[in-house]
Amino acid sequence: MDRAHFRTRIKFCGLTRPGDVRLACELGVDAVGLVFAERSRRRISIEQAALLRHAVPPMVSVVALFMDAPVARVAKVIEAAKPDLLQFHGNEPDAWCRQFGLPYLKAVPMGDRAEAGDAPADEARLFGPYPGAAGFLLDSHAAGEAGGSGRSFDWSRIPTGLSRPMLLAGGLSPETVGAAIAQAAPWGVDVSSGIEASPGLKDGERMRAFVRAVREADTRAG
Ligand SMILES: O=C(O)c1ccccc1N[C@@H]1O[C@H](COP(=O)(O)O)[C@@H](O)[C@H]1O
Repeated sequence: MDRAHFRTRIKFCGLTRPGDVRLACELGVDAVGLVFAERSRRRISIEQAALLRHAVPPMVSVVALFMDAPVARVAKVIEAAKPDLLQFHGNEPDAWCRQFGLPYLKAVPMGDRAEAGDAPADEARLFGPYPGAAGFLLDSHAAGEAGGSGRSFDWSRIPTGLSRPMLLAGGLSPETVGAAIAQAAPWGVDVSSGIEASPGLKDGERMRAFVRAVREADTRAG
């Protein structure tokens, strides 16, 4: 891909306060993620989701994140939060993910290093089971574990020349995202812990610094 005119997309995930959502949008992020996974410390209620949705202006996507949730729960969130995209972190098969009629991102666990070894992973093995996915999120956790850990993984294991959009996640921060973009050239980056004061509570200065670091990395890449 020609990186000269390329802009790395930014998703801030795990927001729980309308003020954080407003600031993220003012800073120019492309998407905000709302977490509905049972085991998450950033999990929000349906009522909070509706409130946060109202804080999002046009042209910014809302992503609803689930992990092996019941169908009825996903349907209820869709009704209340009107997400633009769904993000699935569990063992949901492609047909299950597609049933909601919205584009979806599939999170791919990259933390099973003992099993995978040091070689770059194979795109067909990672993405093949999800022909309907609009894109993928490579995260640092092992299969079956929740994300949002603040841990990174070995970016040299990311296959090159990917045929579908890839968001890089896991342990990114204002300090590390520039190197991540230079090495992995992702379609987008996704961050939660690295811009937080504590789980679910974002830090305005770190949000600003993260966006700045991405813009600087894009300028260098061009
Ligand atoms: O954020 C969570 O609590 C979460 C729970 C369950 C599955 C995924 C979760 N978060 C996702 O993980 C990435 C990376 O997080 P971090 O930057 O390492 O903290 C986050 O952006 C979410 O997409």
